[in-house]
Amino acid sequence: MLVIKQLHKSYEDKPVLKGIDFAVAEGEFICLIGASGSGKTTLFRCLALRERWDRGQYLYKGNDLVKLNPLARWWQRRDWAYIEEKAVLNPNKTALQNILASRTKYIPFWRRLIGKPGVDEHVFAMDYLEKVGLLDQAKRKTGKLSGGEKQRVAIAKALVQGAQIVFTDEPVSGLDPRSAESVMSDLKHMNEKQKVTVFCIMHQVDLAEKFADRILGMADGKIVLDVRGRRLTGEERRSVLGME
Ligand SMILES: Nc1ncnc2c1ncn2[C@@H]1O[C@H](COP(=O)(O)OP(=O)(O)OP(=O)(O)O)[C@@H](O)[C@H]1O
Repeated sequence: MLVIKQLHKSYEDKPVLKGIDFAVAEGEFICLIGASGSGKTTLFRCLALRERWDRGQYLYKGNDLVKLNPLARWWQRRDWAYIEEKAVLNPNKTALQNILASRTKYIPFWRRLIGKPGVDEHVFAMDYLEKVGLLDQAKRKTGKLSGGEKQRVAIAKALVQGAQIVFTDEPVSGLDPRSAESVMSDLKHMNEKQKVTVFCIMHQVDLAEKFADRILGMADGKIVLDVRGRRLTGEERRSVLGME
């Protein structure tokens, strides 16, 4: 579904991505691990078309996305969701309102004009809040939710948006083990039930091993590890994280 060939990216003449190659099948759950500064976020931002590519080929469903004009790129990005480490939500709106806000492309113009989304949209959004176990928090302002709950609202948002690919940058950073498991389970559920392709930057190798179909390891701007369906060896952990 997605093929990356020789992706290069520099910031102020400093090479950060140094020739990245890999292919992804639809519906894969991929965790990207690597030491701080190895280029993980930059790679994600390039894959989500939030950064300009210096060089490379980006084939998605037969098109080279690097060659698209800005309008076509924007159109493409509408089908993808990018969840940042601190999920971007409106803290003064409830979880439900945040989710409805991401449904604008599906809500008729006149309903948007009068600010009333319609009963079906309401039920639909509540359905997704239930899927991530947050039905009881639907009417709370997201500014008052915990870090894990915010992540789960962001996941529900990605789902109702109809995202086909979700990029999530350290979704469990700073969470206690139980909340981290809930967030990862929600991502896995979305991946398995809705066939959404998930890319996830992780620092916790154990969680990556538990939830991902595939683990990519980055070191110094390159993919140095590509492992499927098994735990990493001590040597592999050391090669990307430089410890143990
Ligand atoms: N906008 C930018 N301008 C200049 N340099 C940048 C920019 N963004 C990232 N870098 C540099 O690129 C390198 C890779 O950064 P990146 O954030 O991709 O690493 P990372 O692996 O995600 O790190 P971490 O795990 O600490 O988040 C770092 O040296 C960083 O300083």
